[in-house]
Amino acid sequence: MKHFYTRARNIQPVRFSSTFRHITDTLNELQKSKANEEANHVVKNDSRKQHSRKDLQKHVITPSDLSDHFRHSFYPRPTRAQISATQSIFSQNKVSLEWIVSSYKDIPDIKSQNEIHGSSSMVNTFKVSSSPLPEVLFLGHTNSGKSSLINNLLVNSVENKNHNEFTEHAYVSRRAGYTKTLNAYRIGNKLRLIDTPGYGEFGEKEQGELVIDYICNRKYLRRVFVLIDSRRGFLEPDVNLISFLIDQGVPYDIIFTKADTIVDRYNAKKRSNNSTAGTSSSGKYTSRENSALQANQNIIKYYEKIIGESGIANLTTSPKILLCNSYTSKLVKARYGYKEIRFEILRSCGIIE
Ligand SMILES: Nc1nc2c(ncn2[C@@H]2O[C@H](COP(=O)(O)OP(=O)(O)OP(=O)(O)O)[C@@H](O)[C@H]2O)c(=O)[nH]1
Ligand SMILES: [Mg+2]
Repeated sequence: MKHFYTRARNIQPVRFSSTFRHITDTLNELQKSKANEEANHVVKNDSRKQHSRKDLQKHVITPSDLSDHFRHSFYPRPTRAQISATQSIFSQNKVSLEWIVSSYKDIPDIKSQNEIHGSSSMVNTFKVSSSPLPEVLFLGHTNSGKSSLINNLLVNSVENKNHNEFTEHAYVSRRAGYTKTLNAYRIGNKLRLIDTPGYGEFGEKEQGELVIDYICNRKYLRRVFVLIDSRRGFLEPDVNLISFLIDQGVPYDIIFTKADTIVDRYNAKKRSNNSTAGTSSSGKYTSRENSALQANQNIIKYYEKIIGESGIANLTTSPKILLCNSYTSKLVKARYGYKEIRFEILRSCGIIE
């Protein structure tokens, strides 16, 4: 049994051990200096942006800004045309919950294939071969926000548009360990998004076996998205899971969920430290502007710290790092990050270039 599906309590943040770094020291150093150069470049651009007084007053850093900040130079930002093509694929195709299984062999095409092998029916063979679609899998610790993310990805479906309201396809709960099965959401004739049971605290052994079976055997699997709760950072089971994916040669990206909570946290801190707004003595910035700038810098530092300490940036597999928020708050007024995540999903399935 793989060690990320456990009931362990009090799991602590960890970093990738050197045994998991499939990389030489030289390459490591090269990547680091490149990353530093990029970080400096972004900070410079960022501060240039923030030197506009008007911007600074208004601008609360968003999860999309953060995705841009941590964007690796290998992965250019999607163009407007790519985003618009992505959005129309998600909005023009009907979404349905196609299957729910608690055992890998119960996935409909696997089941009927097994039945065919047991009989000589040619009719079933046709049925099975007509339904293959690329699939992407969402993995993460229990309560990391997998089901919420899927709901937000599906929000622009035809069905939602017609009803002009947010249809929640996946069940979400404050209780960790809520999703107990593999749930496949089909988007037209294009692809499937697969929700999974979480691992770590309150994860179950049987659910772990189900997910591992799927990862090791599913030929339609195109990419895994590993969700990390922004408040908790990388935990031991996350690191074990990523090492497992690397060993299996399964491509994966990282999504930090609940980014709204970090934006709120640092802005609240700054406000309470700096509650008297007015013009600064230099006359350049008001204390309110300074506090906005400080909060934004602290948010970036927070993510730099958890990414840096995890050692993930040193892995040769260079996963993309994306951020999102499935819920809005007073400061984070919209749901950010979904267009970019949808684009990465379609690109990994070969649906868009
Ligand atoms: N503030 C905030 N809360 C979130 C966000 N995403 C999820 N949550 C909350 O986190 C809790 C867990 O969300 P789920 O989507 O059920 O998480 P899950 O990973 O599917 O959990 P399991 O099925 O138990 O593994 C719920 O209370 C959600 O409301 C987010 O972006 N921001
Ligand atoms: Mg869930």
